[in-house]
Amino acid sequence: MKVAIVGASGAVGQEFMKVLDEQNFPVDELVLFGSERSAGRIFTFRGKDYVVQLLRHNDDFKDIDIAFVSAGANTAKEFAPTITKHGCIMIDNSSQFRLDDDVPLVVPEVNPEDALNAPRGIIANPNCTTILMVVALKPLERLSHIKNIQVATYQAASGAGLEAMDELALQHAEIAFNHDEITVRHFQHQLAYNVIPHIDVFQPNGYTREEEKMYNETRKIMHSDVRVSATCVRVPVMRSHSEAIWIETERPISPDEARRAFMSAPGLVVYDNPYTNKYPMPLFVNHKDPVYVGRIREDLSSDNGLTFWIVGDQIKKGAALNAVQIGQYLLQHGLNR
Ligand SMILES: NC(=O)C1=CN([C@@H]2O[C@H](COP(=O)(O)OP(=O)(O)OC[C@H]3O[C@@H](n4cnc5c(N)ncnc54)[C@H](OP(=O)(O)O)[C@@H]3O)[C@@H](O)[C@H]2O)C=CC1
Ligand SMILES: N[C@@H](CC(=O)OP(=O)(O)O)C(=O)O
Repeated sequence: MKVAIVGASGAVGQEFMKVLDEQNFPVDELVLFGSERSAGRIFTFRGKDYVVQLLRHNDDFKDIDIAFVSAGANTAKEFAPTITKHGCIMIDNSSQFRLDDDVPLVVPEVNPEDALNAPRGIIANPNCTTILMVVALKPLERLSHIKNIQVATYQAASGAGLEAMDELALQHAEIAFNHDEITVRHFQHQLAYNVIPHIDVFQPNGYTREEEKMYNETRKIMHSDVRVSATCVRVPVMRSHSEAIWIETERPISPDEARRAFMSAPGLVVYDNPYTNKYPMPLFVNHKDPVYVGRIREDLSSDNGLTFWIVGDQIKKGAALNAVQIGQYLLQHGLNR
């Protein structure tokens, strides 16, 4: 299998190399792409060095079977025709195509079969925060239809990419050394020792685009009319997103019933014992594959309400791992070039 990673130098691109290896994905040949900023850089995969190629409009994708693309929405839009024109399947991590009717939006634990209907050769990987949430919602939806979701997110700096991670580290150093000015480039405000209730751009309805993604993408992935009200918050955590989730279902689901459903669901680990201070936290979840769930209890504010807390590594399950799992599903079902 000939595989490409577009955006190889980035946070998600680097994770792709780790995950492809961990998952024993059948990579016979690997081609890395980037902009002029990283073209020429060398990365090692399975003990072999690969030089990043400049992404251009040419026939470089002619013999490539799958391209894992994590280079932002504008690059995805511009290069999708070049990547797919000879039959290469493009699994894209950006928001560019997610809501297009002829592009499936796939989380393998939830709607894997949608991946088999990709008329444009493009499969979209959902928003990271949404991926983590729907993995936990799916087993509950099987028990009773989820009507409403309220969610507050606690999103790590790495959700904004590698340079944003550097910025958080730099801010801590600047504060430690009593700098007069704190560097703020990627976030709207200083993130160190702060939380910022603002991710992506504000919309006329007062929600941000990140919050609207959680509304629209959850409905598309789950084939559901569920209503979602999200508040997405950036927190000074380096990696892994956390979410406090409240759901209202058609019939009541008890915490014990929910716990049993979570325990038998793919991609989920129940980590929940308030008597021993056991609940998921980013530092514990970093670099792990599953979504972790804890603090499972009744929602006292609604009749059929349940509330719980999830944490997942958003660079891994929220991006690279989810995309590689889509690739694995395609391989199992006869990759259609
Ligand atoms: N970080 C995360 O947690 C998540 C990110 N995503 C999505 O994944 C994508 C990448 O994010 P992330 O890795 O965090 O970002 P980074 O900023 O860390 O990396 C961006 C990558 O995109 C590449 N790139 C940018 N412009 C071009 C271009 N014109 N041609 C080729 N490559 C280009 C960069 O290459 P170069 O260095 O050469 O410019 C770099 O490798 C985004 O769409 C993001 O929304 C999705 C889910 C989670
Ligand atoms: N959700 C990411 C941003 C991102 O990459 O989102 P999307 O892939 O939906 O554009 C964050 O924490 O900042």
